[in-house]
Amino acid sequence: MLSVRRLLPLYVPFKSSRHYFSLKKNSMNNNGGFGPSGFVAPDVSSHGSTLRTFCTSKDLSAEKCVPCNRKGLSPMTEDSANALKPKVPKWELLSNGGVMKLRRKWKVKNFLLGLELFKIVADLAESEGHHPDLHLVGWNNVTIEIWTHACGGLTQNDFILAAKIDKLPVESYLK
Ligand SMILES: C[C@H](O)[C@H](O)[C@H]1CNC2=NC(N)=NC(=O)C2=N1
Repeated sequence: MLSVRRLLPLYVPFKSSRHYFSLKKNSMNNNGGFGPSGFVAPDVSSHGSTLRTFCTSKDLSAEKCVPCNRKGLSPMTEDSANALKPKVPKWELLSNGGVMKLRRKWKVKNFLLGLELFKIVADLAESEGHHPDLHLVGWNNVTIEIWTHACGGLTQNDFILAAKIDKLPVESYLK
């Protein structure tokens, strides 16, 4: 008589079964999300059965931006953007001509330190392959806006870049 144990599949650790749904590492889905550390989960929101991904890691700055040259990439919904917004509390969500963006402002001590701030943000952006819009107005007012140009709206890349910018050592540049 075959024992029950022989019939049972080998124990599959919860983690690996959970990652059974995971997207190929670092791939972005078409709705501006991706699952480098999350997984594809049924969307229980009002959007019906479309699948969406979400970033399960607490600290977005530990994530990595992914190339956003995927065909058919569309911006995330306002609901998704509002759900991610608490992860980047120093940034504001705005819609400019229907294009959702993240925006944060700093007042720097002088013009050259404004350019210094731009330089370290630029180095970060280059390393992530995802770039912000940089503004330096009235010599000491820095504004950074982040959005995904490839789809005309927000993707998780934008939230990751914002979280990483918040970790940069710029205190000494500020008024
Ligand atoms: C392939 C690579 O993802 C693209 O060239 C990147 C470069 N940096 C970018 N930055 C931003 N903000 N949006 C983009 O669509 C974008 N595209």
